[in-house]
Amino acid sequence: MKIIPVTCAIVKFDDKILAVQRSETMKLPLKWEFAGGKIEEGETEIECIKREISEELNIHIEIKEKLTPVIHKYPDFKIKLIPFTADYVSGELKLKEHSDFVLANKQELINLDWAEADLPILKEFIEL
Ligand SMILES: Nc1nc2c([nH]c(=O)n2[C@H]2C[C@H](O)[C@@H](COP(=O)(O)OP(=O)(O)OP(=O)(O)O)O2)c(=O)[nH]1
Repeated sequence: MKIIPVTCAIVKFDDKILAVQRSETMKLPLKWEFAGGKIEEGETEIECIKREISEELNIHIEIKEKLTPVIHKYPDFKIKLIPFTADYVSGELKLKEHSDFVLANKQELINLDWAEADLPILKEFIEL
């Protein structure tokens, strides 16, 4: 099965972390994730995550650190999820695709119903 490369960002606003909820009409409906998306042809990982965050959330971020990528197989597709930590820089947060968001501390993040591929990333981040 083809592996789809996807970037995502753990974006920090002051001392809170942004998580977003997929809409009912997206794949993995209503699951929580870190905003991001598929890498396009000719794009670097960093270009991808900055573009996705701008398109999905209308904000600009500064990338801090790359965490460990996760390869995860869902029943009908397989992704390589490439996580970055980042700081919020500017712009008014507006959800363009997602149905909801939270700004949460680490404990609150653990209680969300995450997309499965995110679980190892969440664990690594919590332990940082
Ligand atoms: N952006 C993002 N995607 C994630 C995460 N965890 C996870 O399993 N995914 C999956 C969901 C999607 O199937 C894929 C990313 O695709 P995407 O965000 O560009 O968009 P999508 O599913 O709306 O696109 P499409 O397949 O419907 O065209 O990776 C995550 O933390 N962030």
